[in-house]
Amino acid sequence: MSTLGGVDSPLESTGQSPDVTPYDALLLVSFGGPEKQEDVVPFLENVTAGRGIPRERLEEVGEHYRLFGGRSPINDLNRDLLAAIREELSRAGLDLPVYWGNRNWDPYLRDAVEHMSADGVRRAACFVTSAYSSWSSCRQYRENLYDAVDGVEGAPALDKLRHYFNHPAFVAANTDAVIASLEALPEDARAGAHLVFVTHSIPESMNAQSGPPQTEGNYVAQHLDLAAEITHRVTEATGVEHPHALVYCSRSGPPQVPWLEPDVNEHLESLAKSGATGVVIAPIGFVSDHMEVVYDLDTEALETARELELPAQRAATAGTDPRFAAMVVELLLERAAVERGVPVDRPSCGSIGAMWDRCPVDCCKNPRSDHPTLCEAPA
Ligand SMILES: CC1=C(CCC(=O)O)c2cc3nc(cc4[nH]c(cc5[nH]c(cc1n2)c(C)c5CCC(=O)O)c(CCC(=O)O)c4C)C(CCC(=O)O)=C3C
Ligand SMILES: [Fe+2]
Repeated sequence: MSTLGGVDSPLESTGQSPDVTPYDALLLVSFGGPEKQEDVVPFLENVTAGRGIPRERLEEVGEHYRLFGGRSPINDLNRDLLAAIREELSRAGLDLPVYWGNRNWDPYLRDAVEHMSADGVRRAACFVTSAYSSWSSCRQYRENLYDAVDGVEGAPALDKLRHYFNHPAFVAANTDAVIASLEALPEDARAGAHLVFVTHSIPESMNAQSGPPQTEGNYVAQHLDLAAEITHRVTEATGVEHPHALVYCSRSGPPQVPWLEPDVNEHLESLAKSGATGVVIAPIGFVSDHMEVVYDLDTEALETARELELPAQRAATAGTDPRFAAMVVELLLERAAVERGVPVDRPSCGSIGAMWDRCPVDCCKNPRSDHPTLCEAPA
């Protein structure tokens, strides 16, 4: 058995036979981002069409992109992820085409589906670069998949792979990133350091409606479960109990609409007052270092910490860990086995358990939108 960073590759440790039937392709589904200054405004228009985002907020976010030359890191990171997934597939002896499509920028999902259809792809598994439940992070992607195939002759059937916030590979990658950041803190800041887990804020109502209609607040519950699991593992590895909290970044929307709080910067201020010696900022809500991470955390939150004279390290996101790409292939093989009716291990960590393969009817429904979706369980 080979090892990656000292941990068994999840692909090899499952002992699954590498059979991808009934799938003949994998589709990487992501958000998309601008690549040059001229892209910024049309990109923001794509993201916010009909969303009631105040003009000032859009101008502010546009400035974040401008600071980085109009180029979000997200597309390049997805290109890296595609290469890593292709490498994992070939390591597993699998010859499966991998396509890529975004919600908001080129390459668009619609183009990906048209290519797949032209190439004769019949059924594809979809890996979304978002690990949690909520309208923004799950259902909206399923709406995008519906639109992408709508009216495309011979479009493939699409299955969205399950949520992976609690998948052992995602948990291990995030845990090791937190441990590495603790080690990178000055020694006298380390023992009293707090773990600050960060995710994208969403409206409180969107959180309340995340998950099936009869449950409440899956988005927050999933993050809390992962944060607790990582914290527990960090204690096991270091022998030190670090206090932890889940906080938020990138709040948008009109000020009168409540979004999840506290904001990461406010939280850092209260930690500094309460005598924390240092912080690790762990962006568990994000799969890779896209704009929210490089601007809202690396630029803004680290600046706040500097002003507060609070030693801080930002933990790496899971996406570049080799175990992440291996997880994608493992989820594909797992789902393929499920679809063939073959018993298969569905590994998970923490207290929630492995998530469903098809979202329950009306899962993460947004009152703003009655858009049809794909990848829902039959009523
Ligand atoms: C939960 C969540 C994720 C994580 C899950 C996932 O990854 O999907 C996420 C990811 C991302 N969000 C991104 C960018 C933006 N999100 C915006 C706006 C919004 N995000 C929301 C939520 C989320 N967003 C919400 C509720 C809004 C309000 C408008 C609406 O109700 O839809 C806006 C408009 C300006 C603003 O309002 O801030 C921008 C530019 C990028 C690309 C970054 C890059 O370019 O590197 C990525 C990966
Ligand atoms: Fe967003």
